[in-house]
Amino acid sequence: MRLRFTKMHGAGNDFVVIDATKQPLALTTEQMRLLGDRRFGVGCDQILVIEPSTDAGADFRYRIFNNTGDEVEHCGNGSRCFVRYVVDAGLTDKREIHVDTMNRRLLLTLQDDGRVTVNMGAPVFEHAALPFDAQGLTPRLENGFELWPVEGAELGVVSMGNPHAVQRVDDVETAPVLTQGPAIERHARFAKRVNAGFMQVLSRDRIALRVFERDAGETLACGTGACAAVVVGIRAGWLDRSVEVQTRGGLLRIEWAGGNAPVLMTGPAVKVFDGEITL
Ligand SMILES: N[C@@H](CCC[C@H](N)C(=O)O)C(=O)O
Repeated sequence: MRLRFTKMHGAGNDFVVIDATKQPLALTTEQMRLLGDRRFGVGCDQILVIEPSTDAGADFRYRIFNNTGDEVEHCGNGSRCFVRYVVDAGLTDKREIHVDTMNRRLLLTLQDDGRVTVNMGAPVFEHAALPFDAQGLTPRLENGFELWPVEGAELGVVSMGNPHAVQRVDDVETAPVLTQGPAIERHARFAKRVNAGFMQVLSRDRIALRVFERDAGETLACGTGACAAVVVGIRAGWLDRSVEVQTRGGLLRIEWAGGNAPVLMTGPAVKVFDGEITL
């Protein structure tokens, strides 16, 4: 089978984007893994499959797979690339686009400067949403927000549609992202595993962030991880409402007014090349 794809990235978090709007596409886990493989295939952190909407209120639907072939709920940087793709491919002439993901409807806006703003929906703190098993643990309260002792860290846990556990560190460059990250990702208290964030607070409106992602390992940026970190930082009283997030791959702007307000994420979305692969 010959498959056309587009390679894209959002702040260095990279994607293979597949247009399945005209004909349905079902790839096996092995085919997904080959697309994700940086040596034997194309190479990416996640694979995005764009499909027609199945609901009148949405313009498109899209599915996200980690490079292991596992389907996941949400991807912040991927959602920005999705918008850039559908506009550049002429699949829509709208600049405000509604898309359905596995568990959320997102509103995305292509800005005049080429960046994309995503209304990510509200964060969910109920443990069942991740899920997170806190049984037997006593949290430390920071500004009334619970930080949970797991794996030698103090974790703020939140779902942005997908699960996140965020800790504050003194220096993100020396933080144990590659050792503690995998241990948190696979910790038994997170039954569906978790994305592990390491956040250094630089000021009340600036953080540096590294994320050890579920399945994909450390990526150069994680959009939902940036939202989760800022939300945890705001709830813990460390951050103001609008925060610049420095990742290893670029800058994201995250805004959250608290409560049930949606989290807004603004950042880049870049096409790298078009390609074709035989699977
Ligand atoms: N890179 C993404 C998140 C992709 C999914 C994640 N690895 C998970 O398993 O939940 C982002 O930009 O949000």
